[in-house]
Amino acid sequence: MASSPPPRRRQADATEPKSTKRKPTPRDAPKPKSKRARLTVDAAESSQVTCLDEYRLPLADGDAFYVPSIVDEATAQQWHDELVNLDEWYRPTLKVYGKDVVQSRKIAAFATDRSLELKYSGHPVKMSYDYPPLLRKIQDLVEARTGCLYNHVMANLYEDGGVYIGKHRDNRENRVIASLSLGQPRTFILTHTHPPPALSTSAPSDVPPTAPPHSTSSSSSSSPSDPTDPPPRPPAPALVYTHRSTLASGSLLVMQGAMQQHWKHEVPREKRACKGSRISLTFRQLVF
Ligand SMILES: O=C(O)CCC(=O)C(=O)O
Ligand SMILES: [Fe+2]
Repeated sequence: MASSPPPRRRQADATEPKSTKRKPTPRDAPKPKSKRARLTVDAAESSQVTCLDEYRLPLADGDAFYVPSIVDEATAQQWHDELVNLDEWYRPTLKVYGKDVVQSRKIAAFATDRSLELKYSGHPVKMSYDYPPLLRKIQDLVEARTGCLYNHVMANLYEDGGVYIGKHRDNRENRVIASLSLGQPRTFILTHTHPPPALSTSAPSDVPPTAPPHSTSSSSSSSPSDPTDPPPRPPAPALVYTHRSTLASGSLLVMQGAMQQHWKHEVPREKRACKGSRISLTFRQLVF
């Protein structure tokens, strides 16, 4: 469970799984309650993404990657158009200040592990344990591309720019979240929860999704270099405390490590700019 205190105000559309539990199974019954994490994906697999370093975002205290295209746009749109017809989509009813609020964003949830249950904002997620063939195929691709296995996928359907997900963080039990975007591009904003005081009031700035290109210009004022010297290392990109980008159709965004501790994320409302539909498939490696 996340140890951070709950935010004072909850957004009705924030996905913030608060309790992730396993159903008790007969195998577990005699065991005392254990606080140890249990990996329901294959424990032999790497539990963090290590192969996407060239796509790393320059975030302070954050481990996140943005791959602009893991699948071409035509295929991404085809997948969107097929998945939008899934029977599993529904609008959860959340408890907000004791009142029932119907979330504007539809979700569809799948898990590879039949004992995996999830609840957020008082809502027990309707989990499906049988993957549609296309979703299984996409998960295979995301697993191959990231070198990690996932035991849960939460699909989000943003039918138009009026549907959004408010600023939130996901439960830390989500050790890796790999989010594939399909359909209309949408803005994605990352905000550090404890920026240095001088920066805390500044608005999110647009920064390139990957490290800036290395400078190729040579400096005439520097002392002549020894031809046997190794080439100078490019300067490390400056680390940022806010990051705003556009998630393209076919792109993959990965968050892991301490991202859910130090950063919040959101897909803001864009009623005018975005008329079409987007699906995000958030593949999750849940460890609890
Ligand atoms: O749609 C997205 O890209 C983000 C979804 C998200 O933050 C979530 O499902 O927790
Ligand atoms: Fe999230």
